[in-house]
Amino acid sequence: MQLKNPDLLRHQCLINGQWLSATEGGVIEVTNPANGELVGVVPKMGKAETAVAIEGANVAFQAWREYTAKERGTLLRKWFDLIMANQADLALIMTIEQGKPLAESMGEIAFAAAYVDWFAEEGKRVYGDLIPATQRNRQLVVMKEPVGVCAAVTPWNFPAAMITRKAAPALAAGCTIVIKPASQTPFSALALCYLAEQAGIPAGVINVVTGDSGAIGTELSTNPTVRKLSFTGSTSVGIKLMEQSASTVKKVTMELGGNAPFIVFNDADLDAAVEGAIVSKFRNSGQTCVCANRILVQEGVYEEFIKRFTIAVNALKLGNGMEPGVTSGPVIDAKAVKFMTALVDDAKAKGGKIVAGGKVGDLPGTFFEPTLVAYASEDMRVAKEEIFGPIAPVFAFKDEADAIRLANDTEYGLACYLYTNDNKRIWKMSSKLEYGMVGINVSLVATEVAPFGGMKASGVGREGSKYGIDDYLEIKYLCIET
Ligand SMILES: NC(=O)C1=CN([C@@H]2O[C@H](COP(=O)(O)OP(=O)(O)OC[C@H]3O[C@@H](n4cnc5c(N)ncnc54)[C@H](OP(=O)(O)O)[C@@H]3O)[C@@H](O)[C@H]2O)C=CC1
Ligand SMILES: O=C(O)[C@H](O)CS(=O)(=O)O
Repeated sequence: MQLKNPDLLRHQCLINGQWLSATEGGVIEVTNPANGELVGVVPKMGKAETAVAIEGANVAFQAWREYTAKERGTLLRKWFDLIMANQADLALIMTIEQGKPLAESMGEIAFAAAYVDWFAEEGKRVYGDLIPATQRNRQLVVMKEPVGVCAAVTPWNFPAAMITRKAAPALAAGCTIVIKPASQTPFSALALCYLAEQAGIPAGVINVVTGDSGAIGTELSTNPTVRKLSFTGSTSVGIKLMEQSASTVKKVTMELGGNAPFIVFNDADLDAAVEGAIVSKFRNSGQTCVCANRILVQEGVYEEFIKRFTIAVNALKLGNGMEPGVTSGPVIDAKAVKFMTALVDDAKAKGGKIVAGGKVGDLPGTFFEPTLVAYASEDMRVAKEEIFGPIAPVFAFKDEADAIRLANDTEYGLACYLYTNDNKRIWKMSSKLEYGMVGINVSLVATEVAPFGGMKASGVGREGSKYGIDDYLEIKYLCIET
């Protein structure tokens, strides 16, 4: 890997300001999903190293909380500046360990940095209250204080943004953090924390532990010193972490699975809907929690939509994300390829028509072709399961009531998309759609200034926006005799 700044590629974990190997010397291998080549190894740490990191974060918290919000903001902005100055190298690391096209990696690094920039400022707007007393000789004061040591467990699909979306509000609030990145994409997290250290963020404030996710996760979720746990990943793991966190009554933020409906009415701008469906469905080869998982098209435009969408899907270029012009990289591993094949086989067996793609990619890595399933039906696995890959099932619906019924027929409630130009319908549908985020003639909704998150099996809490720092704060009420 030819980096301008080779120091960014870290093979040890940052704990209490020291770069350490696993106590017992174990390592986990990281491979490039585009070709199966070894990228490098990181420490296989466990409970013991995690406990050391938590204790160190607690010691660092005592001093970090005494920094003013402005002082913390200045350091966060230096971190932002270093991330952007190293954007090309960080994007290269991401594409090689995760597979997404380089242009998407460049975009994710900027997106990740935007959270640092946003919370560098938000920390300075953590206000309290002075409440008019109900009794004479009383002052009622509300203060907000950092919760303390935080933990973050993050997924492989956004190896940088999911780190800063948690670390930035934590640090801005005056908390410290221990991060457990996905084992398939640890180098992005390690590089970001190296830059945090270079920015002058004190030892122990931000820590990364790689290795045995079960052992590390159990320590993070049951150690009483940890007061807040933020998780992004599957609903099943999220539930497990919530259960484990309950024993010490931690605050939790859970950004979990999704099953986004992408609804296209007869009156929609069809070219805009096709373009939006391509972006929402095939970004990161469909490996995002907010990807269009079910495309619902009203009967009047169904055939025309299929015709135009087929052309657009066939125009996608599958390949190594390092190659110019590649729009679709590999899926994360062989297990994902096997899952895609099973979903396509199930759809075909139940009457679906594969009008684009449908096969394992004829390339050395773990590739699956961008796929379009026409005439999809509710009994198919693609209607109920989170695809988390490059398969676009297109369902037909009759009217608004049918669209709402289909759209809400899932245990998830993260993101959904609505393409129509009828204003009355926009407000009526938006109020009935059971989702935390609604894109209206828009297919990319995530931004650092807006609350990201969902309901039902998609999790609890919001990240980003003015709301994103609240879960890193405790409210303290002072009742003072005057
Ligand atoms: N709502 C959202 O914003 C997002 C949701 N997701 C969801 O995550 C899923 C795909 O991502 P994926 O990474 O496979 O999800 P996983 O839940 O398998 O993994 C997420 C993280 O949890 C860790 N982990 C796994 N098992 C445990 C455990 N027992 N205790 C503690 N940590 C554990 C993993 O570590 P390791 O890598 O070592 O296994 C990884 O760091 C999809 O369902 C997707 O929808 C993904 C991204 C965003
Ligand atoms: O993890 C994800 O899937 C991301 O949160 C999606 S987004 O924020 O990049 O839209």
